[in-house]
Amino acid sequence: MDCTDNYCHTNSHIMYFPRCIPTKEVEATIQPTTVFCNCSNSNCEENNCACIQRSGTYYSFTDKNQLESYKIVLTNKNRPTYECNENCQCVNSLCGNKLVQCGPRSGLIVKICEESKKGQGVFTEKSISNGNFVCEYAGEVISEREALIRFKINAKKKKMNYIFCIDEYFGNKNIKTFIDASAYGNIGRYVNHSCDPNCVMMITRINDNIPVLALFACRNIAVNEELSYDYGIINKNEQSDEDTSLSTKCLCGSETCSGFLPYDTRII
Ligand SMILES: C[S@@+](CC[C@H](N)C(=O)[O-])C[C@H]1O[C@@H](n2cnc3c(N)ncnc32)[C@H](O)[C@@H]1O
Repeated sequence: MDCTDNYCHTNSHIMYFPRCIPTKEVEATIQPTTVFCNCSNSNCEENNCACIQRSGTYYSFTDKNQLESYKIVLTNKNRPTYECNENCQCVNSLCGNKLVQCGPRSGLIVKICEESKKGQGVFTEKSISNGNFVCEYAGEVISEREALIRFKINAKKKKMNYIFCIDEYFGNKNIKTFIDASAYGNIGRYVNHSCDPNCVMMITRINDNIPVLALFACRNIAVNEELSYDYGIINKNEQSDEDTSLSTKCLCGSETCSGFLPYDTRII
């Protein structure tokens, strides 16, 4: 399926990439998915589709061809979403199990957050329902070594942070994936943190083992609301003096605000 993404960046130093792009170092580690479905009628449902059967979620919808009507339903919180992929029989059609790969929803706008000094943020011109897909967090997929170097440089220069770490466990094995949207990315790079967010980041797998970060609404969102998600869990008690110097004051304005932006201690 082609991804429809008509958004662009206003800053010419940032390249618009609708999808994640791996560095050469990461590219060498990519493994294509080996699971695919044989749903020849392009009607993928839990009782017939191998992808949905191994997925921790499924999509409910009122109209299969109206992606904005899709809502994610969680069935197993320990598993990611497995969308149908390029090896599936249903490859060129909307089958009911393709959503994130089709691109962001319409009506999203990027603008300066007037009420606080968070820089730009993503707002919606259309209401969004709980469970609706918003957009992917696209960027460069970089190695842990590269993430460490970039994070330290950014912190030193007091630059905004666009490096996201995904921590996954497969049995005892821990795999970390780092996505940096500093220079390459889509509209997802502008979504700010909130301690009381209206969206949640979910892990999706499509054509290979690289996790795709997909933002979904976790409550109904009104027209003109700013979109947000929780960047992580902060544990202030464990912060050293050095860590505190890297902390950014959180300006989410929620009653439950923890005071500082969560940052990933794994990349400090
Ligand atoms: C992924 S970017 C989000 C988009 C960014 N605001 C922009 O203008 O491009 C993350 C950065 O935005 C700022 N930010 C995001 N949420 C914030 C919050 N709740 N309070 C203060 N700054 C925030 C921080 O500088 C953070 O490093």
